[in-house]
Amino acid sequence: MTADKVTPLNPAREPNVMAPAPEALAPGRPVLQVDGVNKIYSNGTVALKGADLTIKQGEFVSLLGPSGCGKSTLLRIMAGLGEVTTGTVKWWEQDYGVVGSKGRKLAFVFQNATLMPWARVRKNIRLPLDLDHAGNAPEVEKKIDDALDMVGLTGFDESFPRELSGGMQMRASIARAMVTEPNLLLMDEPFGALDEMTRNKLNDDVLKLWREKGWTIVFVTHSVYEAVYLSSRVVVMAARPGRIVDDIEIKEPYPRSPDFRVSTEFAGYCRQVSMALERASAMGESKEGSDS
Ligand SMILES: Nc1ncnc2c1ncn2[C@@H]1O[C@H](COP(=O)(O)OP(=O)(O)OP(=O)(O)O)[C@@H](O)[C@H]1O
Repeated sequence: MTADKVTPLNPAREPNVMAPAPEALAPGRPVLQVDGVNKIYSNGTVALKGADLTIKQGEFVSLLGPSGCGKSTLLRIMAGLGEVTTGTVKWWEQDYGVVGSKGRKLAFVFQNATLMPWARVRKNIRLPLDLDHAGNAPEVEKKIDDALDMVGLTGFDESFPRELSGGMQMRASIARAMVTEPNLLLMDEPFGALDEMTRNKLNDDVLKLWREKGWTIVFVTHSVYEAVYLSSRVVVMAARPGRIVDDIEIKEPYPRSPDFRVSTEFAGYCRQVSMALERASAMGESKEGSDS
């Protein structure tokens, strides 16, 4: 896949329209509280064992770990797309029913762009609004125009997905999440299938939007470099059974620029996270990690 040539995601053109946060939505307050969560699939696979994790307003948290350690399972549970076997999850310190109310909206971005191939970009982006019976009033159309603008796809709204590069398709997928004006964004390895240049560019664009919009992001990745570059925290998981084994704070200030990728600090964090990942991978292979 080639690096896409469209203009960057552009949060600067859109003022931060979030209402002043009531106390429960203030920076540092818990957005997600996962407490003692076990997930056993019907075939007996222990996908999560004793997962405890609190994610606070404004954090950018990556979930990193070997294949099969339960990253996607945990993310889906956070999205309310999967049931826990035992344990509890709270959203904004309340039950799932609070999701969707003002200041407490969540959106999920999948690994593949998951666009409808037969529908033009604009139709794809408006899907969540159509599902919400939003109609096509001027303010609805403006939301779509704004989302297209922010992901740098203005002028591509009448294209079909097959006419876009992989990076542009992911941008469309992010725009589809943005029209819902989310506060919490759950991203399941969204850039894993893209070439490195496109991935780096989208990393920078998502970081800009995250800061501008005041989002909280949970981001699944297999890449140590991507996790360190983006995150304020990297949560490392091990497999068999899936569990959280490390939680590393990346204490580098934002905004982060491509200079950070070639800094000594970046190399140091990558080494630290790589070692944690190696330990986690070894746990999944040893009897210690066995569930029996
Ligand atoms: N619907 C399901 N039914 C049975 N087992 C499942 C199901 N979904 C996932 N699993 C199993 O649960 C474990 C965790 O899977 P999950 O997809 O959450 O891991 P992951 O860390 O996201 O993996 P990857 O990095 O490969 O995407 C794996 O052993 C997987 O095979």
